[in-house]
Amino acid sequence: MDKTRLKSVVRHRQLRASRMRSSGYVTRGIHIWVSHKCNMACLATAEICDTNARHVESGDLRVLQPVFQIYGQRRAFWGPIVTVKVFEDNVLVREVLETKGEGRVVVIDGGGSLRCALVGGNLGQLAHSMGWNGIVVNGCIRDVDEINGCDIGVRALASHPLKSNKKGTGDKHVSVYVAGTLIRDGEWLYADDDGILVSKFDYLSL
Ligand SMILES: O=C([O-])CC(=O)C(=O)O
Ligand SMILES: [Mg+2]
Repeated sequence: MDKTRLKSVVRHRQLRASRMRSSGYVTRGIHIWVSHKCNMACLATAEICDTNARHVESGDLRVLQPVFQIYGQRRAFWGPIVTVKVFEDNVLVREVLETKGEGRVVVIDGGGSLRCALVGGNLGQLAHSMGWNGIVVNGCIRDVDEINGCDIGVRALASHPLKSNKKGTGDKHVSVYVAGTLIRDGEWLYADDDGILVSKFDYLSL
């Protein structure tokens, strides 16, 4: 099947899936469906792992250690990664979220600090309004009720009521090491109720 035909078949399946809100469609061997729970197309990280076992073996597809809590309206999300590396300071996080998200996911390596929050309700709303799909924090968030009302996916180690420093130290677009996994800016992240994957490859777009 040529690429244009394949695209039209997938588009047709997407439309049918959103009409039926049940059966979904298959792209590159991965089943995508529209879920009432996350109110958007969902993916199965387990299926991505099964279908791409060779990438798991080679290290191109990596599974983050299961250390994250689930927040936000979207239980499943994916997109290209933008990395931010900070420590108990969220100025650079805001700077990134003020830019157009275009369906990307921010990975914030906060060094695993459990001493203050790097993201709260305001940044959650900002992320949604700028078109980010999700935020993964190796650190804490706050304003949990507000974040749970935002139509984005959020993963963090825990919640903490204290705000962070506002000095502006840290780095953007650097490789980070989070939950036992190397994560590079520009790689792809896939998250659902089972866990979080990072890959060199985009498995879901055509
Ligand atoms: O201001 C902060 O540091 C985090 C916060 O509470 C918010 O984003 O609402
Ligand atoms: Mg707040």
